[in-house]
Amino acid sequence: MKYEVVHCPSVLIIIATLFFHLLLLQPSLSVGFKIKKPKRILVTGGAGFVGSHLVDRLIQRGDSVIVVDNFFTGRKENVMHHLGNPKFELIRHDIVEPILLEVDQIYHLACPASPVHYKFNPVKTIKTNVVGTLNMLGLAKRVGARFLLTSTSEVYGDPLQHPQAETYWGNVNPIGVRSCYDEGKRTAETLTMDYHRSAGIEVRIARIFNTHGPRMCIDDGRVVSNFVAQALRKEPLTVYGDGKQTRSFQYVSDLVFIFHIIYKMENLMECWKTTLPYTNIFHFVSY
Ligand SMILES: O=c1ccn([C@@H]2O[C@H](COP(=O)(O)OP(=O)(O)O[C@H]3OC[C@@H](O)[C@H](O)[C@H]3O)[C@@H](O)[C@H]2O)c(=O)[nH]1
Repeated sequence: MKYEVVHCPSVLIIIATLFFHLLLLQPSLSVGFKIKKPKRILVTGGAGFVGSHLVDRLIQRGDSVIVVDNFFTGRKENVMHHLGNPKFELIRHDIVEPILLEVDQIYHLACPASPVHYKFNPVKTIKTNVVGTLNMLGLAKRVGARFLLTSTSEVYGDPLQHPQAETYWGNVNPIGVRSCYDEGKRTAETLTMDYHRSAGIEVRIARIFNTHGPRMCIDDGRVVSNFVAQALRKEPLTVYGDGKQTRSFQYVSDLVFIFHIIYKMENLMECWKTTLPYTNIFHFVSY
């Protein structure tokens, strides 16, 4: 049998190549540095107020982002600064219709969140939450992507427990004017957990509380933007009801940071609140 003599430099190259492959397969073996593969991430509702801040963070991290938005409440201007970036794609699409994309991760945010907007077309709101979420879960199943559903504090309805623990099931009126959103998000949570249990999809659920920050529309209708707009116009602040109703407020960048933590967490708890301490609306006015 004939043996070939392997020259020393070739041996080094083979060893280096094997070591490199080992690192790719076992990133935990790498000492002092990590080889991180950039991810392809779908953000539904990524041109919206919260979605666009999430997109900024993902792009900054070096990932590729595909935004799917129907521009009902989202605006192109919110993501304009990423146009031309090869790692960014913007698709005008309504998630009520299925869409086929190759992605590694899905952040599902598409749905109007302000009471003024979600009550504008309540049937469309519930359809977005049910059919839209179903379509996105189907996509997650097909491509094997981890799926984060952005839910809402409104799943607790008119809560009888303060503050609400994640284990509290809520007190929701199924026939009220807010139920298109409350019940829509509750069904979206149900679908998410059923896909997890029956199809093994990795899921995370974030229950978002009242959020404010840059890119919020002046006509958003939520209390923070209303009060800011009224204060700028030197108008009196309109407090609905007796002002004793409580809310937990959070800044949008804090929320996006929490998304990141929830998405990364390895131990699956069913859902997370993204909240801070509560204040009542009268107290809030006095700030
Ligand atoms: O001008 C206003 C607006 C609102 N309010 C009151 O302020 C409180 C907060 O109302 P907002 O319209 O900001 O919205 P909500 O807190 O009810 O829901 C909001 O935050 C939670 C999210 O999950 C929801 O998606 C979002 O719409 C309510 O009690 C409302 O009656 C006023 O007193 N004046």
